[in-house]
Amino acid sequence: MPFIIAIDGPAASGKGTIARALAAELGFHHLDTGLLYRATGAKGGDPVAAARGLTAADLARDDLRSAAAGQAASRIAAIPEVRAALVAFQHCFAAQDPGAVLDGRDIGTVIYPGAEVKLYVTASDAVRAARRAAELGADPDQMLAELRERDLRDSQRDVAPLRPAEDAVVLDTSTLSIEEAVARALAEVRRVRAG
Ligand SMILES: Nc1ncnc2c1ncn2[C@@H]1O[C@H](COP(=O)(O)OP(=O)(O)OP(=O)(O)O)[C@@H](O)[C@H]1O
Ligand SMILES: Nc1ccn([C@@H]2O[C@H](COP(=O)(O)O)[C@@H](O)[C@H]2O)c(=O)n1
Repeated sequence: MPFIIAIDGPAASGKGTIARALAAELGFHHLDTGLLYRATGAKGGDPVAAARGLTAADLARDDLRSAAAGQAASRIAAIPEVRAALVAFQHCFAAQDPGAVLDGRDIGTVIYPGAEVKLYVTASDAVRAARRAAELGADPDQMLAELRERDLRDSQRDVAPLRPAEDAVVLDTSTLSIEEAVARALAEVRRVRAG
């Protein structure tokens, strides 16, 4: 059975950075599930049909990391049929040996409630906005408003809202460097694997 690491958290908290590093260190597969929602939102038209017909080319678009793509993703992510259409892809991906790291909003609560390791990565709003502004070359105040709007929508939707799983380990990266955050996540994985 593949070993599943579920990482959830709000926008720009650093979950993708940690997920990639864990996968590289452990030799696991990594899926940024936000990309599925970003690609679906970016296709336009009927979002349910877009989610059902998602292709590798859709996921390879070079405009998916923008703030606009994040907002579009967050809107279509509230549609139950869109979420349902993306479940099988996530389950198939995670079925690969020796294990997989999936990061998103509902991995530990809905997609893999039985994941061996569950992390909820967070950071203060101001820190997240500053990091995202540096990444995109954007205005921090604008990023702060964008992240807050998206987090509110993600956490208040009826289906698979953003929230920590009851058994998730919360990792606040506000005052941690990338190396420190990855080291804490890796320590949790090693603790679980050691039994
Ligand atoms: N601990 C950290 N210290 C400093 N910068 C960080 C840290 N963690 C992540 N970053 C930087 O913050 C930005 C956002 O990180 P990342 O993309 O991992 O967040 P995310 O939670 O996956 O975001 P999203 O949900 O929008 O995909 C990136 O530029 C990343 O390099
Ligand atoms: N498991 C997930 C992952 C993402 N979303 C939605 O997609 C938006 C973009 O995600 P990023 O991780 O790339 O920022 C996000 O704001 C969510 O609305 C989701 O619902 N479930």
